[in-house]
Amino acid sequence: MQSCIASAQRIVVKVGSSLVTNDGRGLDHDALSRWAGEIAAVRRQGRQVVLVSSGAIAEGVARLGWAKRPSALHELQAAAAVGQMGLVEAYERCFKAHGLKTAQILLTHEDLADRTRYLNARSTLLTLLDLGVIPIINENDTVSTDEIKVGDNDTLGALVTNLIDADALIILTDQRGLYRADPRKQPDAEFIHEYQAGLPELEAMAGGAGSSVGTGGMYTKIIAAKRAARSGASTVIASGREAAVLTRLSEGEAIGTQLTAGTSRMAARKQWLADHLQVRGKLGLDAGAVAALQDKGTSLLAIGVATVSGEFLRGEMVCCVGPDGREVARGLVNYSAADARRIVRLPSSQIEAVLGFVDEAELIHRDNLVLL
Ligand SMILES: Nc1ncnc2c1ncn2[C@@H]1O[C@H](COP(=O)(O)OP(=O)(O)O)[C@@H](O)[C@H]1O
Ligand SMILES: N[C@@H](CCC(=O)OP(=O)(O)O)C(=O)O
Repeated sequence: MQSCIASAQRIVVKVGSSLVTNDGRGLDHDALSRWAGEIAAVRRQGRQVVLVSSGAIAEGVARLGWAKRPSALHELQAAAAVGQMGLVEAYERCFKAHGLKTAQILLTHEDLADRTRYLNARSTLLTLLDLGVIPIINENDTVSTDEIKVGDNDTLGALVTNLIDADALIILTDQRGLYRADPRKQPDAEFIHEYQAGLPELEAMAGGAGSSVGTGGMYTKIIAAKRAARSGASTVIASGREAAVLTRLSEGEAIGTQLTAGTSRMAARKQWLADHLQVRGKLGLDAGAVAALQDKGTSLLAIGVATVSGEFLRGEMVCCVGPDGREVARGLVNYSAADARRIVRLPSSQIEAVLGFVDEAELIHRDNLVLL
């Protein structure tokens, strides 16, 4: 079996607290610099990598000199604020050694649930990737209360995978991968090399909570793989302590457990767009725009749109009809109905002069567009 990472162009790598902080003893600088070096090599191949790193709370606890992880929310949040400083400072230094810039992104559940903020987070991340920057993501623990928390970074990694349409999610942890039972309790448990993501029996294999340092355990990794598969991404769970783990995976070596997505990325995205969103408005396209969408697979530009009907906000779903009134596509629109009405028929270069700002050059980006 060849690892799915071999052909992945856009990869999300998630590293857990126990790895990042050496089981709570403080940041493992050697490990961080090893992963940074491997990620830099993957980048040099023209591939894009986003890092989701846990460890803020564990590192904060270590920096504050506390004997154990507190249970009070305000103390956890204080520890996260202290520890996050150490995390990003260490990552910046490690990536700088390979000539790479880093960016800190702290997300909350709301950033991914709200359509407008979802699109903003998406375009910021894609812009950073285009600029060759390595985004370092964590949950914004200091403002995330229990009710609005993503809760664990396995889930956050999967949400980011969905958000940026990544091809694959790599979850690095302190075990070789998934066993049929928790190897801490059953040392002879059978190792799983490959399985289809989302199958219910996987959930039974993963025990409950993880280590005293991390939060998720194997269960959240299994659920993360199921979620990642919804946008067509496969997940690999592997040990971050395995020598050259990222390099070897990117060369196709089958290490760890691969949880393979059943559907392709494009099919999954189309299904998601088709299933989940209500159509809020309609764009009337000219014949040239219809041809560009259908024949060349381009994004929809304002210049090819003649009419706008309905009331919609940025990030909502609109349908696109041709001059004969037939629906040709659906997609998430980058401008509200009011703004769209002011920029239709105009070249993208004039959007700023008319609106005073530019959200995106396209009215609908091709990644957010489904042809019918
Ligand atoms: N079926 C299983 N296979 C492997 N590990 C399991 C399984 N069930 C539970 N675990 C536990 O999950 C732990 C990893 O989760 P966690 O401590 O949250 O790591 P991380 O900080 O990397 O997210 C392992 O150390 C292991 O004890
Ligand atoms: N945002 C938290 C991460 C919590 C978490 O999910 O940890 P883990 O299960 O080790 O990946 C932190 O940085 O401490």
